[in-house]
Amino acid sequence: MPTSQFTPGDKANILSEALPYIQRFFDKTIVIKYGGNAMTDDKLKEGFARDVVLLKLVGMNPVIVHGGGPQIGELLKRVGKQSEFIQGMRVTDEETMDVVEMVLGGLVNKEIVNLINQQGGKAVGLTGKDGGMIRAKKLLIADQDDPNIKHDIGSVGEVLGIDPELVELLDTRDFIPVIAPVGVGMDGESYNINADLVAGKLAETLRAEKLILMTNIPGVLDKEGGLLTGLTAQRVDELIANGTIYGGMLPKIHCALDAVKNGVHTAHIIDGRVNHALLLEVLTKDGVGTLIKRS
Ligand SMILES: Nc1ncnc2c1ncn2[C@@H]1O[C@H](COP(=O)(O)OP(=O)(O)O)[C@@H](O)[C@H]1O
Ligand SMILES: CC(=O)N[C@@H](CCC(=O)OP(=O)(O)O)C(=O)O
Repeated sequence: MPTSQFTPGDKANILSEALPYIQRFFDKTIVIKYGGNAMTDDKLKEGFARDVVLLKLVGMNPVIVHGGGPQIGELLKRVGKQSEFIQGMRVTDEETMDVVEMVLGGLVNKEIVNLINQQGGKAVGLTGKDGGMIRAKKLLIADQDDPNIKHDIGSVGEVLGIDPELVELLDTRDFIPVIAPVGVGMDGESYNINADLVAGKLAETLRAEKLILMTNIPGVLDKEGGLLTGLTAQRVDELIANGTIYGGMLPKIHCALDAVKNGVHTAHIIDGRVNHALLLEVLTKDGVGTLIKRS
């Protein structure tokens, strides 16, 4: 809606509504996962960057973890390689890992850093290899029919641990960390890690107030396609068991649940296609997606 349709009183009320949220979340860490599918439109990307800068300037500590699945897929296609996924994870051979590091650590990471800096923020791009921040090991995927069978899908990692020192150091000088989900193994090898998993573990490690997962769907939907605005662990179990939650939503919901069980206050799955979704979620009473709470 164009702002001219609001009276000055409406505008003042909207701005004033943010005060209790600014007070509540002042000096709190908010881990935001910016999914590759939410990074499509230039206007939305600019809106996202403005929101991040605004949250920082009103005293919160936004930490960005980004994805880039579609962008990796595009470059792989250009070099004549097909993308293959098993249970939502990209099969990652050596050549694919090179492309993953190039796209996540290079193109996508620097694009987001640049967008935030263009809006007046001080963003710094990192991968999990910087400062040995994200330690990882090979993820073996349990077979869906026989969990005793494990599939090796190459350089796909799971998080062993995250060293928060670098992020904390950046925070002392008001930099905004922008982190690519690439981890480092015992022997210095690179691992491709699902960005939701990195965001969840980072939120736990930083004892974040909020974990916000931005995707390209309104939130978690029920069987009829209606938005589920609030979910608890028990309800999630039911929705997985009856097949309502599947595919790419599974790692998202699992890491959101793990995060809230391990000290993160709330987790949110929100629609990155809504302009200023982040501001609406953090600074207004009208959330824009699904809130996941412990109980
Ligand atoms: N119950 C559900 N509600 C919403 N989306 C669901 C649900 N179950 C499965 N999905 C799927 O999960 C997708 C989101 O995961 P994904 O595509 O991996 O997102 P991203 O690329 O942002 O990480 C949705 O587009 C949808 O196809
Ligand atoms: C192991 C694995 O699948 N890694 C992901 C990492 C990027 C990601 O998670 O990006 P989105 O959040 O945009 O999907 C991949 O290769 O696509």
